[in-house]
Formats: sequence, C-alpha cells, structure tokens
Amino acid sequence: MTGLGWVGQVLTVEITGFAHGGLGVARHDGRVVFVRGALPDERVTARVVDDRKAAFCHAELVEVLTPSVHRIDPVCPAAAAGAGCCDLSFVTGSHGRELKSRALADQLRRIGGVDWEGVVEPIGSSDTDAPQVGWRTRVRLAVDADGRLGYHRHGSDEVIAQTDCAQPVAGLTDGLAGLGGLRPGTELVVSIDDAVGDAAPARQIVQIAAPSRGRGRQRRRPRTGPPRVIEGGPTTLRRVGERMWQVPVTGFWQAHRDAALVYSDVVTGWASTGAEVAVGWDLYGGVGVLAGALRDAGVAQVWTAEGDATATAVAVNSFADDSGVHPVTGSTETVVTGLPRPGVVVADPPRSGAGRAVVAAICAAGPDTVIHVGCDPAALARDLRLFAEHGYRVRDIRGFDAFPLTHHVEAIAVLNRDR
Ligand SMILES: C[S@@+](CC[C@H](N)C(=O)[O-])C[C@H]1O[C@@H](n2cnc3c(N)ncnc32)[C@H](O)[C@@H]1O
Repeated sequence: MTGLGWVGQVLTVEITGFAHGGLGVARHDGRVVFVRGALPDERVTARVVDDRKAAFCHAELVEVLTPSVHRIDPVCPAAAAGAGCCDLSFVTGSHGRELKSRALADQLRRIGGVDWEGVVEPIGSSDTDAPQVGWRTRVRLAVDADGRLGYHRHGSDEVIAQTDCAQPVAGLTDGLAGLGGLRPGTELVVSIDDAVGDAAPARQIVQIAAPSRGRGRQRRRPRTGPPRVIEGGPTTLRRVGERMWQVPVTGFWQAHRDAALVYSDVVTGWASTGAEVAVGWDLYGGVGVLAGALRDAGVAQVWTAEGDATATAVAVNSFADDSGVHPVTGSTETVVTGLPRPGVVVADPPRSGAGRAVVAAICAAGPDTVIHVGCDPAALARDLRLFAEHGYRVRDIRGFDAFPLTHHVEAIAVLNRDR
C-alpha cells in the first residue's frame, strides 16, 4: 500500500493550524496535509513526500506565497543552509512560544484529556519578540565524508557542512570549522563549563563514534570505545545554585543553560507543601538535580532511580556531604519496587515517557504529590491519562520554551491523589 499516489505532487494550500512536531496544518481534497516549515495564515506550495496514510500526508515546503506577519529571516545560518538544528528559527520569539502553547494544549487535550490554558514561558530571557539565541551549553556535530563538521539535515544522514548554529552559548563553537584530521562518520560533543566566580569557563571537545541512525537493516553499528578528548577533559562542570556536578561531556544534562535551575525551582515550590515529607523519589534521576530540589523542599530522604551507572556515580560524588540523598542504579521499573513509600515523587523520563508499568508502580506506592517532567508533549499527555486512571488529578502544568528556535517544548505537571 503506497497511499493515494500524491507523492511528488505540488499542492497549493492555506495553513490553518500548527501541530506538535513543528508542522503547519492544511487541508486538501478532504485530507490533512502537514507542511514542515509553514506557519498558520500562510498560503504555500508544498511537495508531497509521504503519502502512506489515508487521512493525512506530509509535504515539504516549496514556496511561501503569502507569508505570516510573524515570519522573519532565519536567525540560524546552519538551518538556513538546510540543517535540521533550528526548525523554527524563522519565526519571532513570542509567536514561536504562542505556536508551542497551542501544540502543547492540543496534545494535552486530545491525548491526556486535560484542558490547559497556560502559555509556554520563556526561560532565561524576557518575553520578547526577538528569538532567543545562544542558550545551549553543549552541542553535537557530525563529521561528513570529507572530514568537515556540520549538522544533519532533518531526518537524514546527510551532513550540512556549516558549524554556525544560533543555539550554542557564546564561545562554544568558536574555531571548530578549522579543526582538521577528523575521522568521517564520527561526531564531536562540545561543552562549556557553567560559570563559577570570575574565571573564564573551560571548554571540552570529545570525539565519539556516531550513534546508529536509520531504521531496521539500515542501522549502522556504532564503533564503541571511550570518547577521545580533543580539548579540555572528559567531564564538564554543572551547577544549580551552590550544588555542583562534574558530568561526563557525553552524559545527560538539560540543554538550556538555565533549565536545570528553573525546573529545580518549580519542583521545590510544588514539593513544599508545608507538611513534613519523610521520603521522596527522583525517578529517571540522572545525576540527581531534582533530588537536590526535593531536599530544598525539606524532603528528609530522597532516593534516585537512574539506569546509567556513570550518572549515579556522579550523583554519589555530588551528594557526598548530604546523607539525605540515596542514588540507586537500575531501571526505574525495578528500583521502585524496593524503595520506602514516598510522600512525593518526581519523574523525568526520556522522550518515550514513563509508561503504564511505572505509572502504576508510582500510584501503588500512594504519594500525595507527583511531579512529572516531560520533553515530549504526546508522551507526557499519555502518562497524565494513565495517572488519571489511578485517581491522580492534574493540579497545575507549566510549559517552558527550553529549546528556543526549535519546535521542542518542555512541560512540568503536578498531580495530587484524589482523597
Ligand atoms: C530526561 S533525563 C532526566 C535526568 C534528570 N532528571 C535531570 O534533570 O538531569 C532522563 C534520564 O532517565 C534515564 N533513563 C532512561 N530510561 C531509564 C529507565 N528505564 N530507568 C532508569 N533510568 C532511565 C536516562 O539515563 C536519563 O538520565
């Protein structure tokens, strides 16, 4: 079944909506047409590239015939050259957040059954019309067949040999284009320390095997081995307030320079109920950033559950002076079965969400408060629906523009158990 034979056709359509994933939404001959790179209120031509579903198809933008008043020249040179790094760098900052608010609300309502009328809030900048640039403290670049650095085209193995992306903080990618002797098919991870005092933050560059891309048989096995340090060391310094972590350059940390602090404040605020809480869980805890936030809320003992032993080791180090944090390595599903009953649970799963088994385990443990962090609105909405099946109701949700210039959005929900 190859669809209705629309692939290759160039359609002229009016964009009437904006969908999760950064897609303009149009209708043509009774079918929904998703157009990447098109904005609501635009009239565009677009070539159909995927026609497999009867109800909808995907098309790539050919020409904007009538531009939105919110369309601007792309602020990201790499994206303008075709890279997939900044798929919303051609829209004003405030309108970008407006579009993400709509897409988030739509997912929460349709998948989660939750009515949300909030707005996606800026992080680390005032609510301006200018798109936010220079927010990312770690970046990953690919090496093409000729040894040149760049970013992948959206959904493709092709490397656009352009290192000038608008996301990295000042100084992060300086001089990279001049690096020679890079092995084709590898990737560079470049990170810069968080500032402490007046010292200039140090930069680290490591080279790694490229993770496999593509699907099924086309998947390439990455060559394994530890990262090769090209500049600085293998770890990068991260901080939230007075807490510090030495995180592997390739390890997880929130991408936006201010995100870990903002999320920590939200978690501390929502977990501070006024009542004494003896036990908290920080599930998918990484190096324990949100465990620290629970401690700041006055939670006496906090257990983290994290699948990556290296991250747990970082947490053990960072909380060496705090006997109230207990980092545990293992899959969340397994670890939670052996933990004491919590009064509050924070869960910050990967893009796929926590899922049925973990949500059931959390609810069976009966915490009064659950704080759920989600970087994928659809997965977050799915989890919220599962919580509702167990009698947990959403009290509040905040959306954050944690990935400016892109369609991505982060949301944090707080739920309480029905009494
Ligand atoms: C979105 S990150 C959150 C990390 C941490 N909360 C933070 O803010 O830095 C998700 C974390 O979940 C971990 N992870 C993914 N799947 C897991 C699983 N099934 N069990 C435990 N940890 C898992 C990843 O290694 C990663 O550290």
